[in-house]
Amino acid sequence: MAESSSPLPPLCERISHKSYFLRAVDLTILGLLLSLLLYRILHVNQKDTVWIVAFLCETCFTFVWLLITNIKWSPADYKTYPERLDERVHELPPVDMFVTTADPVREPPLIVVNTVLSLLAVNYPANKLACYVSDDGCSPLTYFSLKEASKFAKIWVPFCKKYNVRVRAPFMYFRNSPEAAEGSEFSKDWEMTKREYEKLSQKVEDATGSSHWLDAEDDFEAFLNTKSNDHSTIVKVVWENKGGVGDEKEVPHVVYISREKRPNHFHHYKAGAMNFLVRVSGLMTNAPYMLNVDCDMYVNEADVVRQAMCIFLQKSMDSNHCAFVQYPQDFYDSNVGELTVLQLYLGRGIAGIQGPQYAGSGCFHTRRVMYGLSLDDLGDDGSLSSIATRKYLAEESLTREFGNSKEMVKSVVDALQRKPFPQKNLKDSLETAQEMGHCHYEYQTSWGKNIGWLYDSTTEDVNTSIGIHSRGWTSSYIFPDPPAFLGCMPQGGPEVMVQQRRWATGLLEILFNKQSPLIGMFCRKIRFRQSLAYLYVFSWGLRSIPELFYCLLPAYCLLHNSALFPKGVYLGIIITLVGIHCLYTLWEFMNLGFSIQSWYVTQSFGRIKTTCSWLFSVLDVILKLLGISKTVFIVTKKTMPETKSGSGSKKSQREVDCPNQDSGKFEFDGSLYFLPGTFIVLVNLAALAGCLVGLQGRGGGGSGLAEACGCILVVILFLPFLKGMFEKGKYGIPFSTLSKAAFLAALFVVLSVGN
Ligand SMILES: O=c1ccn([C@@H]2O[C@H](COP(=O)(O)OP(=O)(O)O[C@H]3O[C@H](CO)[C@@H](O)[C@H](O)[C@H]3O)[C@@H](O)[C@H]2O)c(=O)[nH]1
Repeated sequence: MAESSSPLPPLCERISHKSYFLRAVDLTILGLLLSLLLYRILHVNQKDTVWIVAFLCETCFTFVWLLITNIKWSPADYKTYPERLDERVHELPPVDMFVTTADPVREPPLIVVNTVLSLLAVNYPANKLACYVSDDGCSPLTYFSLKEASKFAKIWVPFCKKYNVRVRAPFMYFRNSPEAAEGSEFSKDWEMTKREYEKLSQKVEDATGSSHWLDAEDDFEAFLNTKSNDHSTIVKVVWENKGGVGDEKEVPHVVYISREKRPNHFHHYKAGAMNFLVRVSGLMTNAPYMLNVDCDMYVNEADVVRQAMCIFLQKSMDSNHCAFVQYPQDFYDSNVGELTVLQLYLGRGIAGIQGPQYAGSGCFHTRRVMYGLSLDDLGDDGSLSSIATRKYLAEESLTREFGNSKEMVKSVVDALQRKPFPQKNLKDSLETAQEMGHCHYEYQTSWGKNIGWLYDSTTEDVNTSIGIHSRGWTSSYIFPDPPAFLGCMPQGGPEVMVQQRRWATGLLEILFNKQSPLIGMFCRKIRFRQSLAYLYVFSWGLRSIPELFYCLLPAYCLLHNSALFPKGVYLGIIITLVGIHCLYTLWEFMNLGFSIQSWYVTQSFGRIKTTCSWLFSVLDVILKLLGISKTVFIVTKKTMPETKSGSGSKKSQREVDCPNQDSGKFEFDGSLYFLPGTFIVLVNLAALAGCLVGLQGRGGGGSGLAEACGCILVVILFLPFLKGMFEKGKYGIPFSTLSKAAFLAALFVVLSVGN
């Protein structure tokens, strides 16, 4: 469905994915949930605590389903036509590309280097691009690797462009053998480029763990005697594109930055790093668009920048300005399709309301929007309205908001007025850039409050995103096949538990801060349905409470001998509900090429992460609100991709690029994350065993087959824990966790039977 008013063929089209059938399924599930609630209300017995707890849990589930139905009601995304760009646009706009890294051990520099190389090689004029790498780890190894990578880039980028290589991250590209006759020009170039990449990898590997090169070169002086949390600002121009002739002009600028850190100064994690990136790039290149990727998210589709520009440029021609363009986050070597499915159904759903949320990576932002502009500040032609000009361009207020640097203020004025940025020597800005990385630069300015990436939450992405939508902006979503960016995702185990807890904590923090949709729903420029969509995401952590209760209720009822579910024909409500929900979610998975196994792993992991990881986010936020603790950002461990397994010929490019291995193998350690899951399994097993041997309390309500089936279902969902009880090593649940869970389960059994 094309929505462009332009007479020429559009650069992009909005595609609506509305389906009346799926709406009917969503409404049927909602109807069944409401009937269950009604049944509970009509059959409530005041003494029946179980009935009331079940009612409260089901009310939460119904509310969540209402939010999901709202999100999925009108899904939409964009199809772009990058091949029309050259004919329609005289000069492509510049783009500044940002990569963040924070820890050379958890984020190996070779991964960072591959991401950077993939960005440098995108299909876009090199003189319009600049790549800025922020290193919160202040690692000489990362800097060394970047320097080496920029040398290799002079071979890699021309090679990619000459042969129109699709995947422009060498570690992925060289997983396959060349499809050309031996001895051909391509084959020779391929061999040579691969050899050079192997040399680069070897140099980075040799440098890891040894620091002899640190003293050998003056260039590393700035890193001497530094700690990742205690050092001055470092800004280095790794490579400057000065045009000229030959292959060198094909490589965009590369700049390394590491902002000042001091032990007692809170640095706001990734959001702080992003804001420094915005400032330095503002001084050096001041591109109107900024791409942000995490250090492991390499470009998997060479046209990615051109695709995003199709949207921005078409929308500004149509006076329908867009704040950011988000690509989905896809993952290589991932074993669960959860995020892909979430992004396709929920992501596209939100995209059809006011626009997708900013997901932290794979996103193009407009610089002016990040400088705090509201949609109302623009006239139809995209220039600032006269009121906005007065509001924004007074030098005194700009200094207050953006910090005390004349050069920065000038670059902000240029960006707000969309003035072309004069080509200049990058090194001329080094001194000012250093100053702007100072710990106190942001003191009493608006950085992190309403300018740049917003602070107040460890999920700075969603926090920033709601800030932008609240100012009336829309955003756009592209869901290309092949995926535009690919990164790595921790597999089931402690690493993913930490990540999920951080996400849920950050999201819950936003629910209680000034960006909360609960406050802004009716008074800001955010659309009502968009607020509800945000509410769904922010309440992840809170959902852990009803889910935990609901995993324990069947066991309690079986042991206590009381009824959890309706009896007789009304039991049909529950059976139909579970049946339709299973078939619906299974269809969603299989429709995307995922297997039944992947669907099961996702359902199981869904329950595990909610009850074992999100549960702790509630505690984190309570402690933070009470001022007892601070939330922390533990960087997720990144791993290099595995060597390629065979790829089926009939698969879509998405399936080939992100093979799902369906292993579903779960890793454990002695952390508290695994206590709730082990406890849940033990309790449900004990209830089933108790029922078999006739150990039941005096509930009198009569538990039966339905409650026993409930216990079996919970055990099936927590199967990784059951298996973990019999495994050894990293796949086994440690004895300490088992014994604590067994003690709690015994207590639960005694209380349930004796009650
Ligand atoms: O103090 C910090 C901490 C992190 N990072 C970088 O932030 C990015 C995201 O961190 P990561 O540990 O990879 O988090 P993930 O959970 O994998 O990432 C998702 O979730 C984050 C919010 O929790 C978002 O910031 C990310 O963009 C999003 O991809 C990485 O490039 C890090 O190097 C910093 O630059 N400084």
